[in-house]
Amino acid sequence: MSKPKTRPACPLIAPSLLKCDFGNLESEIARLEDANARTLHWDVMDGHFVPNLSYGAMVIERLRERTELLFDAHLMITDPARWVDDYLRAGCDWVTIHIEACPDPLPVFRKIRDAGKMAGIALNPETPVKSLQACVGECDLVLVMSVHPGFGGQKFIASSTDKIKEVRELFGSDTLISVDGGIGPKTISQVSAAGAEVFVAGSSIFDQPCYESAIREMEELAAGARI
Ligand SMILES: O=C(CO)[C@@H](O)[C@H](O)COP(=O)(O)O
Ligand SMILES: [Fe+2]
Repeated sequence: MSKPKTRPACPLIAPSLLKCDFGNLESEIARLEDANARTLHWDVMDGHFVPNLSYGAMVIERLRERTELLFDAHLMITDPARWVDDYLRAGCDWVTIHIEACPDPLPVFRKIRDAGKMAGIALNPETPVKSLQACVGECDLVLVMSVHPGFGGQKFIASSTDKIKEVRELFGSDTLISVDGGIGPKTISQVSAAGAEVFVAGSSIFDQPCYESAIREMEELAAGARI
């Protein structure tokens, strides 16, 4: 396998575009740039793996032309091995697939890493950490879902904090841990203290009038709670 890309500076807040104004994607991205966001989290949903539809590679590709921000693609789709090339071609920097959708993810990781991008594996709240055993050392990021995937604006599932600790123990310090769902000022400190470094946040940014202060507040809380 080729070497994965360098890690970003952490803590990193990753705004989830699922919660932005889809009618004004370009201006939402410009607002996030002005708010000092460094990454965009793209929630790709196929209406099959999850009971919701969002956008796909064609939309992401067109927005790739409009910003230099890091693209973090979260593929909530069935059979990601079939589609991963599209997301690499679209210019995604991190491509995360779900273990529930891809029981043998190693060939997919290889493809992502060979393209010079970061490979991620996500797990749903009910999926045990031990199901990721074969991924240790083979991927760059583990995304712990702290809500059931499919929708923004859900309540953080408290048991996710212990799950993050378990992921950290299994993967060691080289693998980035991202947490996704219900993250905001009330929950970010505990997941940061548990070992998470990337914090996906939808409602807690897009429901606020000032994206910059929402991002800054969470960054400061996460940094203050770091292990
Ligand atoms: O992947 C998902 C949902 O499936 C997330 O990325 C959510 O979109 C995060 O939204 P909030 O819970 O922060 O509102
Ligand atoms: Fe997500």
